[in-house]
Amino acid sequence: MTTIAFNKITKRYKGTDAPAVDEVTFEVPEGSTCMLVGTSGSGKTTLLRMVNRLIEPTSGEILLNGKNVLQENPIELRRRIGYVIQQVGLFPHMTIAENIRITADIAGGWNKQKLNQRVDELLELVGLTPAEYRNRFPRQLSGGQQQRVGLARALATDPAILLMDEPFGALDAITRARMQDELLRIQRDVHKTILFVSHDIEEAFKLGDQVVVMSQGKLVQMGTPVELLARPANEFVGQLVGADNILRQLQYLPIDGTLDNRPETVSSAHWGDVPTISNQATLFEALLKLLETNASALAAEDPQNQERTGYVTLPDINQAISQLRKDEASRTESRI
Ligand SMILES: Nc1ncnc2c1ncn2[C@@H]1O[C@H](COP(=O)(O)OP(=O)(O)OP(=O)(O)O)[C@@H](O)[C@H]1O
Repeated sequence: MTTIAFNKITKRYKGTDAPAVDEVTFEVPEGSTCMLVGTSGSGKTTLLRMVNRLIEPTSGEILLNGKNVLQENPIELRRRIGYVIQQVGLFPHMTIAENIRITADIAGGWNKQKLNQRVDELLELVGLTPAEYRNRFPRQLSGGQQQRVGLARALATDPAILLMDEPFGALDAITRARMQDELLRIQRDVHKTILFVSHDIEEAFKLGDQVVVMSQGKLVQMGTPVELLARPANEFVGQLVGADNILRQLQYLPIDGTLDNRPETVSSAHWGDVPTISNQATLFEALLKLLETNASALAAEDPQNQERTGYVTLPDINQAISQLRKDEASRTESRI
C-alpha cells in the first residue's frame, strides 16, 4: 500500500503565464480514495498526470511512500500505478483477454497458464463473466463493459495506486451509477490508493473519502464530503458542492450526531417497538424511514452486533435542519 504526498507541486507549461498547478500540497493516505473536483482548466488532469510522470513538474515534489517519483524510472513507476481514462483505448484487433494479458505480461512473473488465470480473475473482479467475454473483441462490448475492461487492465499489474481521469464521464447516468457501485465494491477488496478526477460532485461525494477542490491551479479546500458541505472554505466551494441545499446536506450527514438516548416522543414502554435503522445511516435516510413508517422514532442499531446506540426522531432532524439553516445564514452574513 502506498501514500501519495504532494509537496508544493507546481506546473508551468511553456509559453503560458499562469501556472496550471500552483504550489499544491496535500496527502492521499494509503488505501483511501481522493476525488479531484473543480472548474474546467483548474489543473486536475495535470496534477494527476504528474504522479505517473506523463507530465513533469516545474517545481515541488510528489512522494510515494516518501520516495520522490522523479527518482524512479518512469516505466517501472507506471507498472506500479494503474491508469484509467475516459477513452478506454483498447486495442481493437485484440480480444478482451489479449487486451488485459498484454498489461499483466509487462508486469512479468506469470507463466502462460497463470496469465490466463489472472485474466479470468480480473474479468470476474470487474463483473464480466470470463467465459462469455474473454474471446470477444472490444467492438462487441458496450461502453460500460469496455470501461470495465479498462479497469481490469489497470488492475492487471496489481498496482498500489490507481489514477482515474473521468473514467465514467462518457457513460449514461444509469451505467455510471452502476460502475461507481462496482468501484466501491472492488475497492473494499483491493484497497488501492486512488486519485480520481471528476466533474460530477455527486460522484465525488459518493466515491471519495476526501475531496480536493481546485480552482485556477490552486487547492482551495480538502475535506470529507460532510466537511465541505458543512464548512465550505468560501463561496466558490459552497456553490460547487451545493452547501445551501439542505436536503443534499441531510443526504451526507450521519445520524450519529443527532442520536437521543431517551426521546420524549416515545414512552419508555414502547422503546422496543420502534422501527430500527443502521446507526451509520444518513439523516436523509432516517427522514424517509420516519415518513414511510409513520413512526415517532427510529432505533439506531450498530449493524455489527445489533446493539442500540440511541434514537432519532422528527424533532431531532428538525433541529439538525435549523442548525444547518443557521450555519448557512452566518456564512451568508460573513460574505456580506
Ligand atoms: N500541454 C499544455 N500546454 C499548455 N497549456 C496546457 C497544456 N495542458 C494543459 N494546459 C493548460 O493548463 C491548465 C490546466 O489544464 P488541465 O487539463 O490540467 O485542467 P483540468 O482541470 O483537468 O481541466 P478539465 O476539467 O477541463 O479537463 C489549463 O489552463 C490548460 O489550458
